[in-house]
Amino acid sequence: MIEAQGLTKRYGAKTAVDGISFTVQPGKVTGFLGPNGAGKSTTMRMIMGLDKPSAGSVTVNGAPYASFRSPLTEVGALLEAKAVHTGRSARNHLRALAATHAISDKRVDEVIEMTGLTAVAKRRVGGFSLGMGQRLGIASALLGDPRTLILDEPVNGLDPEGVLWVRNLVKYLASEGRTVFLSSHLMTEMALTADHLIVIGRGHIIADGPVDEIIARGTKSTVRVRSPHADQLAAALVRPEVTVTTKEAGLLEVFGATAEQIGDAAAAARLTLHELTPISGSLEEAYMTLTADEVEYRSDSPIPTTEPATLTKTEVAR
Ligand SMILES: Nc1ncnc2c1ncn2[C@@H]1O[C@H](COP(=O)(O)OP(=O)(O)OP(=O)(O)O)[C@@H](O)[C@H]1O
Repeated sequence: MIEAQGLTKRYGAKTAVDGISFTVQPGKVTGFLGPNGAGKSTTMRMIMGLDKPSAGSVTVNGAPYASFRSPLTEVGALLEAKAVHTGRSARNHLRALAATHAISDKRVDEVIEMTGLTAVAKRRVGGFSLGMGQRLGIASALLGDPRTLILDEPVNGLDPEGVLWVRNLVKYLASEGRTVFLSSHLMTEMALTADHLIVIGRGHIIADGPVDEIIARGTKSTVRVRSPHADQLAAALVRPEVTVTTKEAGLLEVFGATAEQIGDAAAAARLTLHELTPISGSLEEAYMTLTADEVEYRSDSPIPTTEPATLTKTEVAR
């Protein structure tokens, strides 16, 4: 468990983290989201005792990080882009780390295997690709078999197989009752991986809740209905809170009523349905809504959201 109380970090006049309080529960994957510069890495560094809070406090498994006599066995961390530039092999790098905590060579070999590094374990870490470096970082985090894991952008640089592997690994670690706290800018991946989300913007918490709740709160859920009697069905659904839009002949989009309510209304009016599909919004949409006012670094140039216009024959000839 990770518990933060009024956690604050100021760098001169800049308040990077502004009095945040939150709890990361064991047995779940908790995602940490926020725009660039929101304060995620600073928060993670304070949890790991690498940055001293200007005010407030944070504990891991009930105690401040600095109080651990054997930190690797309490909390494992992969922190942002901390490439290990070393002439040591991956195995020797892990053995050196293990030696500081009296962790056995057997455990080193176990984490090498778990992270898919067996084939490159004897290779010099300095020559590792970004993805291999991430795997080594995860191996280091797992080394002490800790109850809590903190992973900053763990899928950064990983190929699709690696991304899937991290997803399954963190879910498995959480299912074992561990606390897993991870950040990522990849919304689709986060929606597939996390159970719970903490969203931060400009050093403040802007949402803290189960993924489904955050998606439901930040998006508009609709129901797609196909019926040969679409007009009659639309009439049967008239209520002040329900909005029905005709997308094309026989196809309705209904907002403000559940699929069950629409199905019941259709049955009561003896109208045939050919499709009844609840459409929920995406985490990306919810995130964009939540953080709309919190983005510190925004690109000013408009980016076309549709396909670029096709060149005319005259333009091509020029
Ligand atoms: N050592 C430092 N000195 C001064 N300002 C800092 C320092 N570290 C971070 N900051 C500032 O604090 C704010 C929070 O930074 P932080 O790296 O925690 O954000 P983040 O959410 O991790 O961003 P990203 O998604 O880009 O990694 C930023 O405005 C950043 O410029």
